[in-house]
Amino acid sequence: METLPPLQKVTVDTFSATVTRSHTFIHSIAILFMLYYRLIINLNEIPISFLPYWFLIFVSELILSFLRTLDSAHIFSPVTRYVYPENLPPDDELPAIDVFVCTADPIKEPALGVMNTVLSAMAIDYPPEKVTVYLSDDGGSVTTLCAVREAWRFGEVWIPFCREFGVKRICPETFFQAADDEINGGKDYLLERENIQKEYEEFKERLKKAQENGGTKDTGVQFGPNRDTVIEIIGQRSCGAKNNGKAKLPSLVYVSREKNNSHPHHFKAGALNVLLRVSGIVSNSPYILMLDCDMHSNDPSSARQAMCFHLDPKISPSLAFVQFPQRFRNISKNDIYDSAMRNCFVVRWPGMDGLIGPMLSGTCFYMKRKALYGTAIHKDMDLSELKKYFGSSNEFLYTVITCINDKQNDTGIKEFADNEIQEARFLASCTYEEESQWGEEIGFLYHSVVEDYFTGFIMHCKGWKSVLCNPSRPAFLGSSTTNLSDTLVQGTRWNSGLVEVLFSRFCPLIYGLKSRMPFLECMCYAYLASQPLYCFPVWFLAIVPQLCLLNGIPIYPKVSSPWFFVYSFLFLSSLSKYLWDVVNTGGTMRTWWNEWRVWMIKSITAYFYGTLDAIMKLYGCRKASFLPTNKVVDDEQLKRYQMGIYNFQASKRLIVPLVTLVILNMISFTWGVIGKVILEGRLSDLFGQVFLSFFILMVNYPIIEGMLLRRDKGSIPIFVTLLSILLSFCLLFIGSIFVR
Ligand SMILES: O=c1ccn([C@@H]2O[C@H](COP(=O)(O)OP(=O)(O)O[C@H]3O[C@H](CO)[C@@H](O)[C@H](O)[C@H]3O)[C@@H](O)[C@H]2O)c(=O)[nH]1
Ligand SMILES: [Mn+2]
Repeated sequence: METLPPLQKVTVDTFSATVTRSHTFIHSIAILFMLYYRLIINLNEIPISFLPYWFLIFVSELILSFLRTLDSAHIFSPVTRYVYPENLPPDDELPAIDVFVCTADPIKEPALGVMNTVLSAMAIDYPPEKVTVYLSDDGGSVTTLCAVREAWRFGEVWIPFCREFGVKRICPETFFQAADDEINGGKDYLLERENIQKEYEEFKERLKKAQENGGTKDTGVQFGPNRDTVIEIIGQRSCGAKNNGKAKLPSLVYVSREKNNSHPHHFKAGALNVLLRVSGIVSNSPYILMLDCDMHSNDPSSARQAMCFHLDPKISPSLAFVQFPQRFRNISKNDIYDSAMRNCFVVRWPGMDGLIGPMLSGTCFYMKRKALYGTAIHKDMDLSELKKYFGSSNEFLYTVITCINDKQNDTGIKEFADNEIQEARFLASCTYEEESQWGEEIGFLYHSVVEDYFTGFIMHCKGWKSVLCNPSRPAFLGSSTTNLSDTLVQGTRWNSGLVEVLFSRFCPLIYGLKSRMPFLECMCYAYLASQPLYCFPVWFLAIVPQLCLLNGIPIYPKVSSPWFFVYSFLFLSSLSKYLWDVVNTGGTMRTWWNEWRVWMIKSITAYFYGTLDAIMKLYGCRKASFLPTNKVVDDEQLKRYQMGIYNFQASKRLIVPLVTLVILNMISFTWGVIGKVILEGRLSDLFGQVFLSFFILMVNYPIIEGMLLRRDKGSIPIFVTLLSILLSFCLLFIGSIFVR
């Protein structure tokens, strides 16, 4: 039998795997010793009055050990993958792709950025008749509708230009801003480039005008908080044959679903499900590329790279999605807020790729449509059975049947008749999902605000797999948060969603194991869901040992005791393994140090408030919400981020806890050294606590600086400092009562 040339290859990084496994083994033994010390030896030594403190310390150590153990599962067998797009079948045999772009808020997500994403998606290197781009506008904004029409007009020149000259930076804004074009084009090219740049400037001008006028008058549609569906086929490839029909354009469809205050709309997951249905009857492509509005395509070949996995018969039957790591265009060298989420995309995802695959990450993935249609569906179900799952539109049900029978839809979008638009509007209405399984079993799931994490988790539970495609040239580039406030607000939402999953019947360790998900993969999912729990040990360890130090109560073993060695080993082992992970994946000492700080800051704020929010939702005191992350850049704040200077302009509820804890540690460290170590000579039994305070202060030095040494707009305001001093004295007072 003739063997086909390979489409993809995978290699295991045995060295990293061996290091992680050996480290986990040794570290776990040390953890057992530590728990033995705390539970057996220490508990017998301490006076009864000290029990509450002992308990908090014990809980902290338990949670830290638990999370540390779960975390190690990520890199038990990291892999690297290679793709060979040159071995793909010819263009006319490639499957069609629908691209989903979501936007929700015309103010926080400026139209120019969104349109750049749309244009970059339209310019991917793929047969244009096989690509349909859908823009979901949850903001229901006339400006966005006008903007997308303008984008189509500009696309008519931009896309042929990209095709003709093999442009790689297919997002116009980045193309025109870049210092070099990556193209050796000669005179023709330069001339054309100049023309296109002019057109781009005009396009921007028209967007600006549309924004000022709140859209133009000729849109013919009404928008408002309670509004009807608006669906418009902005352009079809047939009419995009400018340039003597040389370069055709993908189709472009605008969808703003019906919204009504009396119906939940389920945020992004709801928007994506509407797109799934509408695209079902419009193009019904078997694969879907999902993009957030701020995540543009940066490499035209991403679709072909993804197809190397989806079309490889060895892995494709069980492959649900190909995830590309999220990379960002606005990350500074120092990245003080860890905006790149390096640990996730650079360390953990490649690690999970060696298990059954990385988690779904909301954007930058090529998904098999069938995987979103659930596993309860099978080929010989009749229409009435399908209706229970997919709702009552027969027309849509036929497309589901086509999809689950693997019949490809290569004809793409046809001329659209009025009644079909009517049907699409029905599919996008608020009530369509009633009495169906949308959001429960079908499509993107509504159970949690982190719809990506949860949907991917359930897919993996059902036996689907995923792969990470991690080419050296970033396939997509997004914008990440570049100030403390946005980072923490976003983090609070994520962590609230994660805790929602943790405290539900879908708790990854239980539900995953019940579904026979491989244990290591389960551990990874459980780690992320439990990550917000870091707030407990970090809060406790930033307060309790310090209060005890001030009152002369030892918490850690004496320096001369052999148990002291266990604690020092655990501390150094955690620090150095993390350093190894960072350096091994291209980071520096500084990255490593920053990430410790970000971890502490997030534990005290985002993880804490996220957990609180989820608990309140659990008891019905709070409704789910999804505030889109701000994508408007504040120049001054951006400048500080780029210079590596923290910007503490954020709400008091985020900053005050941080400053309070730092002040408490300053007091305990100073008094510990002077009062306890120097005057009372108790270095040996209090060393652990003095050192802990010292470590916390070192890591959080920028907060001290922001409080004492800086007087710019981004520094910590005086009243925040005063309030924090007051609060830390309250803590001291409470501490002294309990200890007596
Ligand atoms: O009601 C909504 C809210 C948001 N969005 C869109 O969802 C996307 C992501 O929202 P964003 O505010 O940028 O959230 P982030 O926290 O930055 O997004 C991360 O986290 C989300 C889960 O919380 C994932 O869905 C995203 O893919 C992931 O990038 C954006 O395109 C929004 O326009 C909607 O379409 N409808
Ligand atoms: Mn985002």
